[in-house]
Amino acid sequence: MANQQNSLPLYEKHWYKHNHKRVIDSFLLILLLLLLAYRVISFENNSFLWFVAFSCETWFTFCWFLTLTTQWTPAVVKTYPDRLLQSVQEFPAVDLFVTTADPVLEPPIITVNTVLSLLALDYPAHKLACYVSDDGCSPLTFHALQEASKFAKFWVPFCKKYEVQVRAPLRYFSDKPEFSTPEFNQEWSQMKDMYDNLSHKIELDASGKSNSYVGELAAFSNTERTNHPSIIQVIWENKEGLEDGLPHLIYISREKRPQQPHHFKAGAMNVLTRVSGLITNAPYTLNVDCDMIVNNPKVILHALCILLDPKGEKEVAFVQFPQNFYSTLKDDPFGNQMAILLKYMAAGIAGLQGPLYGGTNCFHRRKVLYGLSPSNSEKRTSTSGNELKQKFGALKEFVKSVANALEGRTNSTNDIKISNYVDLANQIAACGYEYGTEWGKQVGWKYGSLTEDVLTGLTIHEKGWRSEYCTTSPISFTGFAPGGGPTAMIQQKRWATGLIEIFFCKHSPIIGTLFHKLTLRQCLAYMWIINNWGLHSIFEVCYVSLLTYCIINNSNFLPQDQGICIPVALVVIYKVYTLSEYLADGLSIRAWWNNQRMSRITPINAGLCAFVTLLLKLLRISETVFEVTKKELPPTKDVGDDRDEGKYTFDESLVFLPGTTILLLQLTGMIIKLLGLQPPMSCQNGSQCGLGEIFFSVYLIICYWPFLRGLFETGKYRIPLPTIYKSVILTCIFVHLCRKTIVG
Ligand SMILES: O=c1ccn([C@@H]2O[C@H](COP(=O)(O)OP(=O)(O)O[C@H]3O[C@H](CO)[C@@H](O)[C@H](O)[C@H]3O)[C@@H](O)[C@H]2O)c(=O)[nH]1
Ligand SMILES: [Mn+2]
Repeated sequence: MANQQNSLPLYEKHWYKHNHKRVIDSFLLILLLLLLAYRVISFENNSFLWFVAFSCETWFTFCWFLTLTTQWTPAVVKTYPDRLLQSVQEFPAVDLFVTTADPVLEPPIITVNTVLSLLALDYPAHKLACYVSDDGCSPLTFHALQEASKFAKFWVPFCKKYEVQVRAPLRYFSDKPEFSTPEFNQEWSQMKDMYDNLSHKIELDASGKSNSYVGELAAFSNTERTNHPSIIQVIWENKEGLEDGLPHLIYISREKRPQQPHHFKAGAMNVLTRVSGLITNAPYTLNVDCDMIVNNPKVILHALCILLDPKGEKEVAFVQFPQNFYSTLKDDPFGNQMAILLKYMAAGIAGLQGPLYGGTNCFHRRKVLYGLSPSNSEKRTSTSGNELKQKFGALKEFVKSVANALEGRTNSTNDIKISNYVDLANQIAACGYEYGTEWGKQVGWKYGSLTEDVLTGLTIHEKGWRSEYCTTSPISFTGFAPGGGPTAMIQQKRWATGLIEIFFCKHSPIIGTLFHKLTLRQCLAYMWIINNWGLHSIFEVCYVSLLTYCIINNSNFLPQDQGICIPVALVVIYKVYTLSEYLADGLSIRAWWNNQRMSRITPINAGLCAFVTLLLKLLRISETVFEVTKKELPPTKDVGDDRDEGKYTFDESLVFLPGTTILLLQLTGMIIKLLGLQPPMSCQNGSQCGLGEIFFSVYLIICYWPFLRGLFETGKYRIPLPTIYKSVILTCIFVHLCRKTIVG
C-alpha cells in the first residue's frame, strides 16, 4: 500500500474560475428573472395563456439556475502515477468487470476487444482478474472469449514490448504502423494475421456455420436466453501467479428464470460483485460496458493515485473517468458526442461532491459497494456473522469474504485456486440467492431505476462519500456513440425514464439533502441531470404548444411592447455565447448548430415517451425494460466518405411521434397564417399574433429539418406512414381544440 511517510500527495485537485462564464451565466439568469417580473406586472386574470407561459418560464428559470450553480466552481484533478510507483511496495488487487447482454446487438468481437484491452493493462497481471458477465447466455460470446484468450498470449506481450497505446486490436490495426525496425514490422504483420484469423473465426461462429455444443460449450445446450441455470467457466487461470503473465479470465452467465425479475444491468453487476468477492475479493473494482475499450494502459495507476492517497482513502468512494467516443462523425451531426457538455458540466460537478457514477469507466471501493459509510469505514466496526448473512445472503464462504473486505483484509493472490470456487460461484449466481437479502437495496447496485448507475452513485453520495473525476492524457477509455435515429432515441428514452424514476423514488436527491449527507449543490447538480434528460420535456412541449395555439388563434403570449427585448436579448446572447464556446474549443459552427438543433429534438421526443412509459408502469399496464443499445463496428477507413452517415434515420417506434407531431403543428400554424385563416382578433386579450411567435415557430421548423426531410424521403430515412397518420390525427385534434376555445 501507499507509503504514507512520503509527503508528496498522489493527486491534487485545483478549483478554477471561469470569470467571463460566471458573468454571462448570471446575466442570462437576470434576464430570465426580468421576463418573470414582466409576466407578473402584466398579470391577466383568468388567462390560461398567461398561466401556462408563466409556469413554463418559471421552470426554465429554475433550470438555468441549476445550470449556473452546477458550473460555478469547476475543478480538475491531477494524478501523479510516478509518485505512486515510488511509494507503493505492493500493489493492491483490482477486479475488472465487463457486461454484455446480447450477441446480436453487441457483437462478440466488440466485447473481445474490450477484454483484450483490459488483459493488456500496465499492471502486475497476478493482481488482476477479468470477469465477463453475459446476460445473453451466448455460446458465441463464450467461444469468442476462449479464442481471444489464446490470442492474448501473443497480443499482451507484444503490446507491452512495444508500449502500444491502444490495446484493442480492432482499433490498433485500423491505423498503419509508423515505420520502425524490421523486427517490429515482422511482428506487427504476424499479430495482424493472427487477429484477422481470430475475427474470421468469430464471424464464422456468428454465421452459424461451425456450431456444435461439445466440450465446454456443452453447458449451453438446451438453454434459452431467459431460462437457464448459471454457467460459470474459468477461461484462463494465471495458476503460477506470474506477474507478467495473463490475468485470470472468467465467464459468468447468471441464472435466469422467466418468472424471476433479473434487474437488467444492476442485477448483472451484483452477480459480478459476488462472484469476484468469493474468488479474488480485490479491494477495488473497475467496471466497463462491453464497448468501452481502454485507451490509456496506465489507467489503474491513475485511479489508485486517488484511491490510495491518504485523503482520498478516507473520503473518496469512486473514481469516474470520462466517456469519450471513437470513430465519431465529423461535426457531430446527431449531437451525441457531448464534447462541450463534458467539458463544462463534468468539471463543474467534479468541483462539488464529485462526478455522478456513469455506469462505465469507474473504479469503486468494494467496501463502499457493500454499503459502508465514511464514518463506519474509519471506525472499522465489525458486524456480526448473522447480520452479514441476513444482508449478503447465506453462503458462508461468501459472508467470510465480505467480512474480510469490510475490515480491509485481502486475500493473498498466490493462494487462490479459482477452479475450486466454481461450484460455490454457481450458487451465488443463482436467481434465488438475493431473495430476502439487501442486494439491490442497501448493498451493491441499486434496483428500481433504468439508470441504475446514477441511482447507485447517488446513494453513495447520500452516505457522505465524495467521488473524483479523473481525466488523463491520452484519454482513458473510448466507446461507441450511437448514431442518430432509433438507437439514440431509445437510449435517451431509457435515460429519461430512469432519471424520472429516481426523482420520484425514496432516494430522490431532495430527500438525500434533507435527511442524508448529500450536499445542497450536489443535489442541484443531480436535479440538473434529471431535469435536462427527463422533466424538461413536459415544459418544453407545453411551451411549443402555446406557440402553435397562438398562431392558429391569432393571439400571443410573448411580450408585445418593449418587453419583447427581453426574450430577444436572451436568445441572442445565449446563442452567441454557446457558439463562442464551441469555437474556443476548436469545434466548427456546424457542430454547434447540430448540437443546438438536436437539443430541441432528442430530449423532447425521448422525454415525452419516458413519461408515457412511466405512466403505463404506474397504471400497471407495462413494466419498464432496459433496451440494450445496438453497437456497430466502426467503419473501416477505406470504405470512403459515406455521404449518408450523418443523415437521420427513423423506424416504426412511437418515439418519433412527438417530434413528427410538433413539426406538423408548426407547419399547420404557418399554413393557417399564410392563407389568412386566422380569426380576425383574439378574444383573449384583444391583440394579434406577433412576430415573436412566428419567428420561434420558423426556428423550430428549421430545427426539425431532419423530420421535415423524413416526410419525403425513402427507406430508413423516411418517417413511416403509420407514425405520420397518427401525427396528423393528433394535429387535427389540437387544431380543433384551439378553434373550440375561440368559439367558446
Ligand atoms: O440486461 C442487461 C442490459 C444491459 N447490460 C449491459 O449494460 C451495459 C450498458 O448498456 P448499453 O445498452 O450500452 O446502454 P448505454 O445507454 O450505452 O449505457 C449507459 O447508460 C446505462 C444506464 O442506462 C449505464 O448502465 C451504462 O453503463 C452507460 O454507459 C452494456 O454493457 C450491456 O451489455 C447488461 O449486462 N444486462
Ligand atoms: Mn453503451
